[in-house]
This record gives sequence, structure tokens and C-alpha cells, in this order.
Amino acid sequence: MASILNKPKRIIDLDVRDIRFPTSLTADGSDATHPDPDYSCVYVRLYTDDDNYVGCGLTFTIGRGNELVKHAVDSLRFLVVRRFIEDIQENMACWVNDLANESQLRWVGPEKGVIHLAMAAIVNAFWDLWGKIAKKPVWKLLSEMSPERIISLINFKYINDYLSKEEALAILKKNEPFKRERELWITKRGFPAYTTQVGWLGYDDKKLRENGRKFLRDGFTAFKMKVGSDIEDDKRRLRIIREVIGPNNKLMVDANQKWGVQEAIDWMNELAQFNIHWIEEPTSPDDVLGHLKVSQALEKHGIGVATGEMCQNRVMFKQFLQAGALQFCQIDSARMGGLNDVLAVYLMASKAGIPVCPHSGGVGLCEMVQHLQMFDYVVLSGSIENRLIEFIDHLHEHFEFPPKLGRARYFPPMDYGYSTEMKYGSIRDYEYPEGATWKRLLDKGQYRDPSLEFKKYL
Ligand SMILES: C[C@H](O)[C@@H](O)CC(=O)C(=O)O
Ligand SMILES: [Mg+2]
Repeated sequence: MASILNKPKRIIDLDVRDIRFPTSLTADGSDATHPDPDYSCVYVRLYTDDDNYVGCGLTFTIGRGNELVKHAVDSLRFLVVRRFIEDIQENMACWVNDLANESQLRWVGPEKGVIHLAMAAIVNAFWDLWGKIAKKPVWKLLSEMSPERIISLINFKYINDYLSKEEALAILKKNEPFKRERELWITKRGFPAYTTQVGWLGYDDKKLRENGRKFLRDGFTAFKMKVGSDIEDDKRRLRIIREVIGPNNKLMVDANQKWGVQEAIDWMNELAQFNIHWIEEPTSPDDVLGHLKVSQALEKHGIGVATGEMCQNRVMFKQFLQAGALQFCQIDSARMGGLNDVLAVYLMASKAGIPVCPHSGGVGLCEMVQHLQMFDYVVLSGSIENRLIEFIDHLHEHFEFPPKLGRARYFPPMDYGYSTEMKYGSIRDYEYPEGATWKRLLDKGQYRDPSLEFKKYL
């Protein structure tokens, strides 16, 4: 083992695990298109030649998707293991580009889907490692970088017709003088959060009410509810929530891609009476012009369109922003190619003057997006106007460094890294399907997995 005074030099191994939590049993996370999600992650650990430094990263799926992503991480392993850490740090955009464009693997992308999710887990793990080596939380590591250094992290290919390197550099330089005072402000005041936990679609009315009251007591002033399966149910549930939270608190709705374009417009015309702040994912995540049509139709109600949690890459975001098809940009920290691609989107959103309100309904996402949003505040926007970070109070107990909220505000994380390190016991108990918790649930018949049952008979 190397001395702790030295920094690690090489990545010597990559470990990848399929970690799942049985959230479908309690309908946590349920929505109109995903009625039974098991919040899950493909968890990557990058081991180095110094045992004191392990980078931990993840990407999110809702269960069986883990099987595919785990294989994809294995396929990318040869581009990671044995690499020198400093080489990657110095040429990160190149490394990220190599991962995204390996000549034979890219056919199953390119830069989208399973292969891109796998890459996100690896890239996020590298950022956790970098933060730990630098002894800084990732938001601060990034905030202290020079504008030129930040630019060097980003692959401008396919986006420089909208945002050139020079333009991005100018945005960063313009904000440079305000970084110190913004850091002090956000450290003291925190970043406003909203909760989605009042209205997962599988929750009954009693739970809606109870959760609404609880989060109101905790100081939340913004709430999101799932909609999209049955219009009369939606109206009843929205009436309940409005009754609990009052007329003035913010209320957003999320359809998780349930509708066609005209259906989305008609449905939202009906729900507009509940004073809705945004409609999220009204239709296919790839339909830029469809989102534009929905935005234009709902403008008269003051309802904005939010999307991005399933936006597959920076090129799609470029088009959404260019077209003016979204009013709230919802990057997902575990999607695209991980943090570097996310930075590109933050810069494009800054140019477009569109607020970023990241998606974090999933395991490990609140942990990461808090870093991104602190970076955005300090380095780019200097504003919390129209900006919120999603908060769900699920599964944080499995992380070594969970987010710290006070009065419905996220405060900047101070632990080193990207807050993505999971507890040893959680990895042991929730690895699928061999972990102790899963074995118990499956053996007792308390959880059924038709895919596992099918495999038994092969
Ligand atoms: C399946 C997930 O829980 C999804 O519904 C989360 C989501 O859309 C959100 O948090 O927004
Ligand atoms: Mg959503």
C-alpha cells in the first residue's frame, strides 16, 4: 500500500455491482408509466494503487435495467483500468470522448441508452475519486477551477454551432468575480428544494394528505404530483393537495411521458384550474417540436414545460433549448455521459436563460445533483429564482454522505467527493439477487421476479 501522503497514480481495478431496493412494494417512486419501480443503481468502484482512495459512482435504473447496464460497464472496463489518474484529469474530455465513441461499442449508442448510462456510472465514480484526492466536495472542486479548466472538461462536438468554446469561456469569465460572495451566500442560505413525495401515483389519498402535511411542516413551499393515468383521479388528488398546501404554494405535475402531444394539451387544459407551475415530461422525451407545441398551448395558463430526466445527450438538450421547447431544464446526473456532459448542458442553459431544476427522483440522485446546483449557483447563475432542487426522502440511509437539508433547503455538501459512496452493509444486503434482504424477500415469497423465476426453468 502506498503512503497516505502520496496521491494514487493509477486505477487498478473496477468493481461493478447490481444494487436494488424493493421500493415497488410500497409504491415509492411510482408514476403513470412506471407503476412498480424498484429504485436501483449500477454501482461502480474504481480502486487505485492506494487503498485510501476509491472512487464510487452510480447510474440509476428502476430494476431489471441494471442487468443491461452492468454488462455495458464491463464492456467499457478496458478503457478505465490501468489508466493513470493524472492523464485522465489532464485530458478528461478526450477520455470521456473515448468512452462514448469506442469504435465497436458506439454502434449500440451512440451517446444514448444503456451504453451512455454505463459511462455515466464510470465518469461519476471518477469525479468522486478526483474530489477525494483533492480533498474537496465536487461542487467546490469545480467552482475553484479556472474558466479555461472547466472548458477543457467539455466535449463541444455537435454543440458548438449553438455554444462555441469562446462563448462558453466568456460566460464563465463574466461570472468569475462573483464566485466568492455567491459561495458565502449559498453556504449560509442554502438552495430551495421541492418534494415529489406527496404524490407518487400508487399512494392513496390518506397518504397524499399525510405526506402533504408532513412536508409543509418541514418548510416545503413547492410540491410535485404524478398525473396522467385517469383525469378524474388527477383532479381529485390535486384538489386534496391544494387543500393541504393552500392556494399559493407551488404545485407541479409530472406525466412521465404518458401522453401524445394533443392529449397532453387537452389534459393540461383541464388541470390548469389547480394553478400548475410546470408540467413535466408531457410526452415522448425525444419529441422536441411536440414539447414546443405543448409549451405554446399552455403559456396562456402560465404553465411551463419541464423535461430532461430521460434526455439522452447534450445534442437533444441543445435542440430543446434552441427551439424554446422547455421552460425548466431537468438534467439527470446519472444519465448522458455523467458529469462532463451535464456541464455542457448547464452552460447551454445559461446561454438560453433557462433555469436548471435537476431531476432526482431515484436512488443516489439527490446526493449528486446538490453538487451540480451549487456549482450552477456559484459559477453560472448566481440566482435561485425559478430554480429548485428535487428532494425525495428515500434511501439516503444507504449513503455515507447523505444530503443535509434544513427548512426545505439543501446546504452545500462538505464531505470530499461526489457524495456517491454507499455503505458497505447496504451493498452487502441489497446486491441483487444474492444480498441478504433480497434472499429473504424472495425465499419468503414476499417479492416476485418473473424474470428470475423464468431463468430457473431454463
Ligand atoms: C420512476 C421514477 O420514480 C420517476 O417517476 C421519477 C420522476 O419522474 C421524477 O422524480 O421526476
Ligand atoms: Mg419526472
